[in-house]
Amino acid sequence: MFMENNRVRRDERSKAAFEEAKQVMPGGVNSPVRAFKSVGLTPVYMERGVGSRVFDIDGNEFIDYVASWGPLILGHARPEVIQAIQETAAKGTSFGAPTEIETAMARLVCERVPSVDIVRMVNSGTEATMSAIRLARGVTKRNKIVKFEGSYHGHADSLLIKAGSGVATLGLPDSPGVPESIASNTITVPYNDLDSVRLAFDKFGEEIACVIVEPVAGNMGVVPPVPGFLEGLRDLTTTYGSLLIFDEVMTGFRVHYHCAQGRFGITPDLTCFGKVIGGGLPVGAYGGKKEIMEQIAPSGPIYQAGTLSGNPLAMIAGYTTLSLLTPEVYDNLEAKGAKLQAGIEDNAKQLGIPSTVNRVGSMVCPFFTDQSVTNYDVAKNSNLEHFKAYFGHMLNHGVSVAPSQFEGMFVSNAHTDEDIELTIEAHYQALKLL
Ligand SMILES: Cc1ncc(COP(=O)(O)O)c(C=O)c1O
Ligand SMILES: N[C@H](C=O)CCC(=O)O
Repeated sequence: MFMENNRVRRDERSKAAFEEAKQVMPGGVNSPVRAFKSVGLTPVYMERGVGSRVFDIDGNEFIDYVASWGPLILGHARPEVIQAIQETAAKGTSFGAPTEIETAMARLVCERVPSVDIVRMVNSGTEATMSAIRLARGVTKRNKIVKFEGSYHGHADSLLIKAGSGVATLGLPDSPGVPESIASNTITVPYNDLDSVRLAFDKFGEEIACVIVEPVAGNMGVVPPVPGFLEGLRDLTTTYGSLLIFDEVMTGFRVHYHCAQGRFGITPDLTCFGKVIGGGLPVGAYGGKKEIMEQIAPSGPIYQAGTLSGNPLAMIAGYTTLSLLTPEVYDNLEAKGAKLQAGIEDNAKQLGIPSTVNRVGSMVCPFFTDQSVTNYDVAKNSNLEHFKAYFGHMLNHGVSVAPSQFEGMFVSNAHTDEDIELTIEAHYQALKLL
């Protein structure tokens, strides 16, 4: 049990649940960051969520900014989404045969994202990026890829090099199990550093199949692209006949009605999606120019398949979510994100705590440093001990943020002005305790 400023957070049941889980799952979890290892606490076991709030098994209530790591842009258990899932489930959960909802979903994605002529649904962001890389290698007949330090594109072998998110959180070196022969084809360069990308192309240009980039880096905290960076990537890849892949698993339909590429006005060759397009169910997708995408089986020779791909429940959850995401929703997300950013910047200033708050739309990330955070090196040199303490204090003040400095806060359309104000107050109290 914790008590801060007369607030009490119980954690007995979460502790017991975690002990039991550790007996049957590696580290007690099915994905590493949620084990709370780097913040030295017991994970909070959730029971239910509604709108902006989540409730744990000990009876605590939190304003939630994890949003299932981004997908829940409309908040938890949005009634229209739940109803659509229930109605679809009643007719059967999976057929392994085409259904009309897959086409409706694909059409919606193609309409909203002009660079996407056709799209293939998969089951996770990892599958999307892995498949897009295979496609890029297949069409260019080249093996090398360029990725950025501290970026995370899922856990496919060739992308687990100098990765962000949980790999950064746990301070792991490149993962054992990735053969050197695969790792040697991945070139990593600092995010926002066009000169390093240029050098890579000078040296290996004719061998580079693609550059894969998070158009807003969201797995080293939140790091926006500096002006000219994405444009430079577009120019370099075009010059050298490589493909530009935007990994919009996090930013897709999160930072703009037309995704990050719409926000920044850059047209990639391929785009990867996940998170929001699943409406809280497991989905990924990759899409792009027709002539490239048609190289995928069965229209082309590059193989990729999935037993549950295009699953009707996931499709209807995604379709309903995207249908509810009007331009006005993005205006609201922008305003709420800005309000949160201004409030927490002000808190840090008042309390004299070094802080830089990065934000793109509804992705917000406070770093404990007064340096401008433009890449992973700066992010990882922020005060991680402060983050650790701040994280626990936020929980004890009723606010759930991701248990890592290398993840952002996701504002949802369900967050009210009052939620944001309560969050700013909790942040003030948390900073005061540092
Ligand atoms: C930018 C980005 N790409 C890819 C992935 C992998 O997605 P998934 O966890 O659904 O496999 C993630 C998140 O995990 C991500 O944030
Ligand atoms: N940062 C990751 C995805 O965006 C977090 C998801 C996970 O690792 O469980």
